Amino acid sequence: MMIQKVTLHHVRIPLKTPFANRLTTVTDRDLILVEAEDEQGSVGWGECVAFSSPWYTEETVGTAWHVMEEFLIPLLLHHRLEHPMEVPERFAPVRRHYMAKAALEGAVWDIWSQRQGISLAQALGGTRKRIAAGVVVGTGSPEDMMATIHRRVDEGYRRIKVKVKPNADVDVLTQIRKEFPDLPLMVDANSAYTLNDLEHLKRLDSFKLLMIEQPLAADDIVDHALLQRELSTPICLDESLHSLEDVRKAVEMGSCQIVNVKVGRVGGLSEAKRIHDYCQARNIPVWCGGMLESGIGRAHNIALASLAGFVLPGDISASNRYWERDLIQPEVVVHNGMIDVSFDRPGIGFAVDRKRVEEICLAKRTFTR
Ligand SMILES: O=C(O)CCC(=O)c1ccccc1C(=O)O
Ligand SMILES: [Mg+2]
Repeated sequence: MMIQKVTLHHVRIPLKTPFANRLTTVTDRDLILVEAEDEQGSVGWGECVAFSSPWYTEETVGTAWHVMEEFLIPLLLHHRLEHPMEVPERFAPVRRHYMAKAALEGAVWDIWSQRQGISLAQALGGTRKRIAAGVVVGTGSPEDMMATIHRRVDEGYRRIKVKVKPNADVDVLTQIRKEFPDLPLMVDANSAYTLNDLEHLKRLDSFKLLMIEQPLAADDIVDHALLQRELSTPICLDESLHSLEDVRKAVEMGSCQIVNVKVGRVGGLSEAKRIHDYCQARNIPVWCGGMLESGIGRAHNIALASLAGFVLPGDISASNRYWERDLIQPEVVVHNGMIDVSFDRPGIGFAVDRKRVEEICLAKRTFTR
């Protein structure tokens, strides 16, 4: 397989309702879509999940476009590849820039699975025919958060994650447990706490949480190990993990008991699969994180979450959770709390709605050499 053409589409999609967390509020989702073509004319799609500002990690739409254009696309074009797992080696001369790398690698995985005549899920080694859907409730007033949780439970979601921060945690959790004593529930702090909050964090142990995601600093695995020894609730790391090596070190130190796998944060599906394999062999539960993806990124996430080690519901929700109209057909739907994995069609298994992509496109550029 040889990639001969890459087109980047910078698109902006309005969210149905703003997504708020402690660091930012996203009202319009800027994304870079990657459309790659091989020497046989097969077309594959990837999605760069960087945001327009660097609140989650240091990458942005601007840095990702720059690094893809100047460095990554030239490394990819006109090089023979036997398998998408070779892409990380080709990108090795570029440090970090995980989301930029993941977007290009995702398009290569799509093309490669099409050429094999198999679904992306099968190409990755997935076996689950359907996956459990989970949903995230952003920060807001306790009343708004409760109303949203009621709605999501009625929609059938199997697990609810709420964003928390100091002074916006215990009260809302108390209310949730009053109304939903047995709901599979977890919290995500996006690094809102420090070890100075230790006594406060211990109070979260009483809410029967599945886990607490990234309570401490975004680059930390040392303090998380200290914290985990003091909590009975499992810690799950998100921002701290960018590679299998990061995961190995965190596991060996006891910094987390559960791993959030985000394709963009770890540099692509190949690394995500390696992390899955490592954790599966050690009975460490993993789940697939979300980045407010369009249907294209969502399709990649669904394929990944079909791997057997993804034993917990991820942040994978229906297209209509965020979008009035998605970029793929058919849209992703949740039935009885589950999402079907596409095994019958080659590649990502969804058609990209090119007309819609054109409508919301802010900038587009094609690279051939
Ligand atoms: O519903 C989703 O796509 C996930 C929402 C979410 O929690 C999130 C969204 C954007 C960036 C980081 C995170 C996170 O998991 O921390
Ligand atoms: Mg998170």
